[in-house]
Amino acid sequence: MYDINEWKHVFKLDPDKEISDEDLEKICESGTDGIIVGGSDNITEDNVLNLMSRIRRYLIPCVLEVSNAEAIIPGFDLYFIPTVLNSSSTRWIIDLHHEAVKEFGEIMNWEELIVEGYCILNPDCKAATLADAKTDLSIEDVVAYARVAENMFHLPIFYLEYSGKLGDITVVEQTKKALTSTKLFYGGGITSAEEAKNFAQYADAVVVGNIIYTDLNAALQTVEAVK
Ligand SMILES: CC(C)=CCC/C(C)=C/CC/C(C)=C/CC/C(C)=C/CC/C(C)=C/CC/C(C)=C/CC/C(C)=C/COP(=O)(O)OP(=O)(O)O
Ligand SMILES: O=P(O)(O)OC[C@@H](O)CO
Ligand SMILES: [Mg+2]
Repeated sequence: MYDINEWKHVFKLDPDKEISDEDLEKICESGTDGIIVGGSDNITEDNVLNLMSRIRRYLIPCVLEVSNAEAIIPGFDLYFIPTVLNSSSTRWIIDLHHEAVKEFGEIMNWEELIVEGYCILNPDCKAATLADAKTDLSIEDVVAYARVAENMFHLPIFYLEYSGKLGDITVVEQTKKALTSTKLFYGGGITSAEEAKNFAQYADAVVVGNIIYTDLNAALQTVEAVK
């Protein structure tokens, strides 16, 4: 399924982390809607290529979430491009994008690109520090970012990112109410089927990452819980 508008569940695999062939097969054949390859630390052409070619043994849609312009390689079905709407620095909102398009603009297939309006809400996660995110936000602030994403920037995805920590379900609920066409992705701290189901009540798609590496069975159970 390449229509991300239909996605309900996604696994995010980190090129900087080890996963056995056996575990990777379980993830790719779990019934999830897609695999996002992405992370914030030590993302290189080599480890992205290695993980992509291993995922490519399966039929599952495979997306590169670009966090580093040096590690963009051809061969993915889609490229998710984060723009951190609540960053204090234009670098993570537009500057890196401008630089990358200046370099790759001539050879880009724009149809493969999907821009994600990120709102990073866990102050302790690496992405928050890296992108200098303003995380001390009220629900009204978050909802306003969602409205900007949909009604002003027409972004296909608004991503509530709590990486490493379970988020505030009320924030997710209120954000969903403010969106009509932009899809709401929720990611952060999901470690069980119950948590996945809870967040999937409001998020269009839930993203499950770290638990893959610490409790694979719990990760696998999140798929059925939301589908
Ligand atoms: C040759 C070829 C195939 C060309 C294709 C053309 C193409 C796709 C060009 C790209 C053009 C483009 C506009 C690129 C953007 C470049 C770029 C570097 C943008 C900045 C991205 C950004 C804002 C990054 C900030 C950090 C962030 C939001 C990362 C997202 C991923 C994330 C949050 C991962 C979680 O990390 P993790 O390591 O799991 O963290 P924990 O430790 O907390 O678990
Ligand atoms: O790794 P976790 O905490 O599951 O978060 C998933 C994803 O949103 C990270 O970018
Ligand atoms: Mg992670």
